[in-house]
Amino acid sequence: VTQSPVWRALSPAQHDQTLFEERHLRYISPLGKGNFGSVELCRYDPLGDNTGELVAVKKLQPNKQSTLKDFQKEVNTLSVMHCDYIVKYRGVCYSMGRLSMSLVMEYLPYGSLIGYLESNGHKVNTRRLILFASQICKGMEYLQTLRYVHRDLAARNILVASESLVKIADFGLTKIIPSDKEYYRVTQPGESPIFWYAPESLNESKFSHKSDVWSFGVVLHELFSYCDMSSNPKREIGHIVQGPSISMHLANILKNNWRLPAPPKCPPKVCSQYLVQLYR
Ligand SMILES: C=CCCn1cc(-c2nc(Nc3ccc(C4CCNCC4)cc3)nc3[nH]ccc23)cn1
Repeated sequence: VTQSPVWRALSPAQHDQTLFEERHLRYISPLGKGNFGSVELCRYDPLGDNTGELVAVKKLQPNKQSTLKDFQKEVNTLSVMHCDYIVKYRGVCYSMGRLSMSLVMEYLPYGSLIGYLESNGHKVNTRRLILFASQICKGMEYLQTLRYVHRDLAARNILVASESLVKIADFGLTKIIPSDKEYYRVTQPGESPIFWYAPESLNESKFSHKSDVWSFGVVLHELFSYCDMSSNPKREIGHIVQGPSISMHLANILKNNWRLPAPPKCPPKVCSQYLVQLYR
């Protein structure tokens, strides 16, 4: 019966597993803020008996029409990703008569890598940090096969699925590199996470797989300093330079070969700039 034309005509929503009806999406609690929106924990409970599954729902920040197009791009980007090291797309929920939409994703119970390392750092050894780093690499390798540059790879955008699995999330700044180029040039930089930016991104707004590798180097620094606030890239660099043209100062000190200091107890092979420069 469920394959009959009548059934499919009568229940298109049920048939389409990626369409979540707003009336069944029960808000539970806030999870965090990403690019272009906030993320909430919800239970999708069509039976109304609390047996529905938990999902993470990213809502577009209201009255920022310019980002509705960007948000739609983020939804489209995530919807084509099928990788164990990238947060899973579940679907979309339209509201206000399709005037607004939310992105529905799998809920990862341990939260962001920053929070996880801050509260569980004592039980995460070097071996586990290297496992997490290798999983982020595999996720980025997958992105590269699709010609995507993430442009915002940072520990804040890595989520912890279990004690031995992390996933890349928040594709709000992700761009696809044109087939005839090796980089993507941003016109309107917007709020830039400059402390994770490669020199060419700072100086020429150029983004490529190589600039994602640079950001991965900063993520390694975050991982091996257990995301300790006192050694946060913003703090490490921020206290060297101040003032409005901080990105120009940052570009200068990088040009003079200043680099983030190796975190204490970081294995030499991980912290060698050679490692990151090698892959650039
Ligand atoms: C990518 C980063 C920027 C945007 N962002 C995404 C999320 C997010 N979070 C979770 N889970 C989760 C998040 C926080 C906590 C905490 C733990 C400590 N106590 C308070 C609650 C626990 C679980 N699952 C997700 N799936 C897809 C997205 C997503 C959050 N922020």
